[in-house]
Amino acid sequence: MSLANSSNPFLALNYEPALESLGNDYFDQVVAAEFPTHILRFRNDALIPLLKLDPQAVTDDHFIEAFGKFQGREPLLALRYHGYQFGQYNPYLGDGRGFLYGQVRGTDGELYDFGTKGSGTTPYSRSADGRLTLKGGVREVLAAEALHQMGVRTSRCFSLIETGEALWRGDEPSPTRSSVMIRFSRSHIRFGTFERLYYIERPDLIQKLLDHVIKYYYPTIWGKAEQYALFYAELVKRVAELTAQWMAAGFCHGVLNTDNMSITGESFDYGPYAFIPSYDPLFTAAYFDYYRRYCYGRQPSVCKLNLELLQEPLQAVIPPEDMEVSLSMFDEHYHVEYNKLMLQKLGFSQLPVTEGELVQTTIQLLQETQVGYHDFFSKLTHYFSNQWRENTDLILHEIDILPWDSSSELLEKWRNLYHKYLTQVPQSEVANVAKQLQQSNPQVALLRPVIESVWEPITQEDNWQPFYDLLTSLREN
Ligand SMILES: Nc1ncnc2c1ncn2[C@@H]1O[C@H](COP(=O)(O)OP(=O)(O)OP(=O)(O)O)[C@@H](O)[C@H]1O
Ligand SMILES: [Mg+2]
Repeated sequence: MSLANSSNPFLALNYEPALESLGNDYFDQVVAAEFPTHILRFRNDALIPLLKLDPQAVTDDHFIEAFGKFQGREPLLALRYHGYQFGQYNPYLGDGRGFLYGQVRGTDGELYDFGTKGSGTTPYSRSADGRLTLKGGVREVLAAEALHQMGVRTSRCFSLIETGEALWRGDEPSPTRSSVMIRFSRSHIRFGTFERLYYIERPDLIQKLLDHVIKYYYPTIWGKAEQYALFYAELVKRVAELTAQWMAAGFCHGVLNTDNMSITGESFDYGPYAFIPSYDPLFTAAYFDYYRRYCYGRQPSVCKLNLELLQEPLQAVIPPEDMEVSLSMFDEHYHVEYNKLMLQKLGFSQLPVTEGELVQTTIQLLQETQVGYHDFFSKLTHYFSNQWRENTDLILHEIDILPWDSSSELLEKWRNLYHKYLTQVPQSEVANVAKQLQQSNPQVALLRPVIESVWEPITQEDNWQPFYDLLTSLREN
């Protein structure tokens, strides 16, 4: 280890060999690629205090040494997993362009993974190059920050380093620039990690991994008599809530294969994702998703199906009847969370989540008018006024800003309902409605044209300022 390394705060972190200690059945030790250049394009200073470090004391070179050159750190572990991809079982997966760099405990007491994306080939790369395009990295940084800001339980990007290679991709003008990203997440163990163990007929390894997962990621359940059934029930709840968070955020993940589902219920892997321009259940993010399998409106049912598929490997440990009962709760968990979040987006955090009528009418209005999904809520936030309590007609009367017929019956119905709920709020608490609207509705939405508008200056003139400005405005929401 060089002198520079020993003073690098990232190398001095107290790494816990949590996954490594499970033994060699779950991963392969790999070597990182050596890149021709390293230019730090993004560092997530907001996460550094979680490591008990001072962002000021961490230099760009520290990032590059640790997360671009991977100096002084081993073992680097490519995790083994399989997965159902677009309904087909694929036993040829695994970390093909990433590895687990290390695991650290945050100041919040949680165990976090540093995982890579684009760090070189592994035994699971098949014929692919093990690389990540710079645009892919930029898109993942933006998605994670935007979703985090919107209250979605998500992984984050810790750093993005441009690596100076020319890549060829079918879905980007090529040659295109390369990068390596570090993801900071609550585990990279996927549903597919368990599916592989079932496929290779190793119930003993399923048991061992499940114990590990419960111990580290479901600590309040760990050691209880019913811990396995409780784990699955809690996973169902977390995934249902996560799906509701995506739906309320107007987010379409795009590739909900079981290798992209985390066993901790956290959202990750932002490839072809998109935020919906307007409310359209059939909106599909991935151009290769020909049958709209993972379209916006199917996300809850697909996630539920993925949980059902997971029962197959978990049956080695958990009674199937218990899992069935837990899975049958999915819809309720989903609707409770979805209604709660949508009522918050409408400004009404105090209403019971059983108040579904306003939410349903809002969805109907959004769907029929095809007004911008994010635009609607940001305008509601912007124009919200105390006077709306006095006069129904004033509610969003700046209607000419919205492309719908202001005299429509549906709009009248929606206005009346909104008015009804608003008048139920005591005068002294109306300010809280305005505050809730602001908290739940970003003024800047990460729509595709917005991403393209920051990518364009990067690719045309290597101008990164619009990207940094966008990150700032996403965080200010
Ligand atoms: N350029 C590549 N080189 C090697 N393997 C790849 C490449 N792109 C994708 N893969 C592999 O294909 C599979 C599916 O890819 P997918 O895009 O879902 O995952 P990923 O984006 O690489 O990683 P993660 O799920 O951690 O975000 C994974 O096994 C992945 O490692
Ligand atoms: Mg993936």
